[in-house]
Amino acid sequence: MAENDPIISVRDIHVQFGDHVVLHDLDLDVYRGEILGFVGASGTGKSVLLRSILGLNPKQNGQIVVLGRDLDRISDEERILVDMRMGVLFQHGALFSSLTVKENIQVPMREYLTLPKGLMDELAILKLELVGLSGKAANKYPSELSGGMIKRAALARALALDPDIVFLDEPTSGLDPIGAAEFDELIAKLRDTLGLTVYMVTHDLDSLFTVADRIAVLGNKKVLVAGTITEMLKSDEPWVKSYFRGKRARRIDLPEETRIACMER
Ligand SMILES: Nc1ncnc2c1ncn2[C@@H]1O[C@H](COP(=O)(O)OP(=O)(O)OP(=O)(O)O)[C@@H](O)[C@H]1O
Repeated sequence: MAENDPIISVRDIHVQFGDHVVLHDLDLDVYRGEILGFVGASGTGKSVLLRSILGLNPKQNGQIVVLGRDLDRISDEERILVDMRMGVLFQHGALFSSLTVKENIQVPMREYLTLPKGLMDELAILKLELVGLSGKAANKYPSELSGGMIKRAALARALALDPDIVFLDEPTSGLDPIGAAEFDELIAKLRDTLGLTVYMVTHDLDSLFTVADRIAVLGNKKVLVAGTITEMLKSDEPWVKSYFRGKRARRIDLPEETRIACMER
């Protein structure tokens, strides 16, 4: 795979439930090392697309290529190898409440690898440190953690197998603005240090303005526009316009070049 080939390439995807068509003829590319923010009105199918890429819900048509592999044309063994290179932080953290933080982080390790317990314990602590939690959190249960800590622990679990791509579904929802900004910073830092590709479904305008390299907007069952925040601000798509140039967006402290692009409109 060449350096600038997409790490995820989705073509002509069609997904429907009964006669309810959710995605139709949808195309999307995600490039290695980028943070892609994925937005769209509620119920437009952001989670359905995410789940389709992860192979968690069936599609009726289309092609999904991840890390150069067409997911419909690989063996079960190859599929496992691709799955191991994708980490996921589901909406609401989705930690197992009956397991400690350490055990949660070790779930993917147990599922895919056979490692001695001592090594798994060391790895779990390393992952916790990576996301800014101390080893003290390892033996706590999710109910003993704050919302921000739960998100970080869930991120540590998503990173358990050193993936190339992490999918984050609404990672900052439920966090206060400071917690959300810190989480955004962490995501950007991990992308820079680990060379991760980040696919982030979000409604959080601050995240989109501060950490997303590119943004894709879902509407009318497909990707309406994809581009930088500056391109979003120049878009004349009605939903994009009201989302990125509406009242809420105007409260955000924009970087200089983005503000200039905005003023040019
Ligand atoms: N398994 C399913 N069976 C039937 N319908 C489904 C299923 N999964 C999703 N849908 C429908 O698909 C549509 C898109 O749902 P989805 O959860 O992807 O929206 P979303 O864009 O992620 O919304 P939100 O921003 O509110 O999380 C909704 O109408 C939902 O009811």
